[in-house]
Order: sequence, then C-alpha cells, then structure tokens
Amino acid sequence: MALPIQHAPARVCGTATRDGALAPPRPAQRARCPTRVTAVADAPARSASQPSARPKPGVPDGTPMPYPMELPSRPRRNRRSQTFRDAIREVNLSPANIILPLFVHDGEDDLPIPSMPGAFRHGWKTGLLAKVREARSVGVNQVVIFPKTPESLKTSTGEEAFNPNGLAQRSISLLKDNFPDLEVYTDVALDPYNCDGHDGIVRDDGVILNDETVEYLCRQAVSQAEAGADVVSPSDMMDGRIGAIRTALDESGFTHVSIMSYCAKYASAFYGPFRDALASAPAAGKKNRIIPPNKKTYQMDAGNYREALREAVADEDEGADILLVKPGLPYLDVVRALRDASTLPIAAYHVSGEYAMLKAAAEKGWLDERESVLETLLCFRRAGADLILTYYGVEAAQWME
Ligand SMILES: NCc1[nH]cc(CCC(=O)O)c1CC(=O)O
Ligand SMILES: [Mg+2]
Repeated sequence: MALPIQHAPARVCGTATRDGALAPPRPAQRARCPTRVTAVADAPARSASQPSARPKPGVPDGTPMPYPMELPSRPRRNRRSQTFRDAIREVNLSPANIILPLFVHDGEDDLPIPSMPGAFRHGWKTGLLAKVREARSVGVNQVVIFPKTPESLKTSTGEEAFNPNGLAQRSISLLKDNFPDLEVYTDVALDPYNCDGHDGIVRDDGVILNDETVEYLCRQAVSQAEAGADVVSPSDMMDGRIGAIRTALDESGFTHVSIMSYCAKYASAFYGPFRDALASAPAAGKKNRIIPPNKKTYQMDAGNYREALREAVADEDEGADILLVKPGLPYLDVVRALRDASTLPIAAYHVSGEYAMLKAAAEKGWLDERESVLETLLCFRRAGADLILTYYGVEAAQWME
C-alpha cells in the first residue's frame, strides 16, 4: 500500500552553522538533497498503467531517492538498543537524589490526605518510623519533616515553631535517635504555626513583616538544629534570612548544620494539596485585621526569570549550601538558570499539586504512572537538579530498581 507521504516544499539544502544560520550548500551536497528531483531520473520509468510502481521492491512510494540516502549523520544509530541507550544516557536518576517530604501529626494513626492519594499525615512515632524504614530499604536516605500543628497551639507570631518540645523537634530527635545516618531536613517558615496561615508575621494592616519575622526564623532554625536537624530549609522567602540564620546557627555552635534555601519559590497554585495536608492556607480576614489571601508579597511572580538569579546570588552570598527552586516541572527553566549560574547543589521541589495531577490521571487510567513519574523525575535531573523533593520518593525508588 502506498504511504501518504507528502513531499515537503522545495527547501534550500545547506548546512546549519553554529548560530543556526544556513550556510550555502557545498557542491557535493547538492546531489544528496532528498527533495531534488534529479534523483527521480534514476528511478525506473513509471508506465501510465502503473502510476504507483515502486522504484525498488519493499521501498514505499515517496521514499527520497537515491536510496539509501547518503546521510552524513544518522542520530538513530545511537538509539538502536537498550544497552546502548543506557550506556550513553546523559543524566541518570538514583534514589540518592531523592528527598522524601513527610507530614507528621501529633497522634498515633496515619491519616490519609484526600487531595494527595497515597500520602499521609503520619503518626509522629510509629507511622513516621515505619515510613522512613521503608524509604531507607529502597535507598532513600533523606527526608524533610512537615508538622501539622494543632489549631489550639497556633498564634499570630507562631512561637510553637521554636518550642523545644514541639512536634517538629520531637520528630527530628526520634528520627536521629533511630537512624543516625539519615539526613533530616526541616522546613523553616511560620505558616504551620501561624493562625494567619502566612510564612511571616502579619501586622494588623496586612503587611507581612520582614525583619521581625527573620528573628523568629532564626530561633526556629536553632531550635531544629538543637533537636538534631542536619539541614534547615527556609521556605519563607523573607529577605536576608539566610545570612541571619547562618549567623544564628554558627553562634549557637551549629557550624556543621547546612542551609538549603528555597531561594526561587514562586507564589503558586500548585501548593494547594500541601495546605490541605497541614491546614495552613492563609486565613480569612478578621475583625479589625487584614490578612492577605495569598503570598504574593513574598513569594515570586510566575512571570519572572531574572529575579530568580537575583535571589540566588543573594542567598549564595549569605551562605546557603543548597539552592532550591519550587514548584518543579513548570519551572525547569529556572532550575537550569540556577544550575548554570551557581556552583552550589541545586534542589527542585516536585510539589503537592504536581503529585496530585499525576495521581489523578493515573487513577483515571489516563497516564502510565510509573513511566510518567520516572520521566518527570529524570527531566528534573536533565534540567540540572541534584536533589529532588518528591512525594513519589519511595515508589519512584522502587521503580528505579
Ligand atoms: N512555607 C511552607 C511550605 N513549604 C513547602 C510548601 C509547599 C510544598 C508543596 O506544595 O508540596 C509550603 C507551602 C506554602 O508556601 O504555601
Ligand atoms: Mg530571598
């Protein structure tokens, strides 16, 4: 059967130069150009009664002639076998790249999170330990802890954030006691502890105070370090907090504790399921108090790229050890920008909404979950991420085996 191949309109045969311009064709190439009609003269003449006669047996109509084409380059040769494809793959994905985010609550049972099927608020003792044991068994040895604070403990300044006996602090200690070589990351921001649902302290007129918040973040980070945290991760986007936290840690004897800065964190709709999990969405305005309904005065605008570089330079100068971009997939250009601009390790957060999208499509049977998750995570690596925070951490590591 003749294949419905349409010849492309005649184009200039030439060689693309490095800057993408077409160089004039070299004489030797003229004869090779598949769209040139001269080649047809070499084909057997077609009689009027056999309009679709083929030039050679088994060669579909429309095949460019001469056949085989004299191609100087055939990239498909390098894709011919799985062995070869594996051998020359440019980046790889390993459980070592994964940081598993874990929600904890101050109770016993693991509670499902409806907008994040397969993820739980773990009971801070048994459930948390069991999940970490499972993660380690597949090679994931890094976790980040997100505590769900009971509403009764939330205040407008979030002091529970640095309660030495708080849920976060207890969870960190428990993990380090049980798994001394586990890398425990923490979240530094006030939103899970703040009755207004903001990462910083909200003044009555709705302004989110920067410098006052930084002081609280320093106390929170030091308290997490005292509990045994290996890496504190400020996710609040206040200005100047990396330098202040570095100084506070150093002065308290924690020169060995690292800082992973959420340096390019965007005001994103993809955090919705996370805020469900922690009941941490910005609160409704109250009598005599204005509470901004979103985080746009501190998290970045989705349209901005250069601004991410500005944030990265500042955080690197202030002493960050790792730079993080968040969300992940819609912001891979920013991951690449930071990868190229900095010598620090780069982390990317495959956030709750991105997880929910894949889960929902997989549950409907619209996507192959394993293939789409592994592809997604590999693309983070290609964009330049060393570390990937993903709720798919354990499943992905199992699938990698
Ligand atoms: N500062 C808190 C914090 N740390 C991580 C996330 C979101 C993570 C996710 O969506 O998976 C958020 C929510 C927010 O900024 O509103
Ligand atoms: Mg900043």
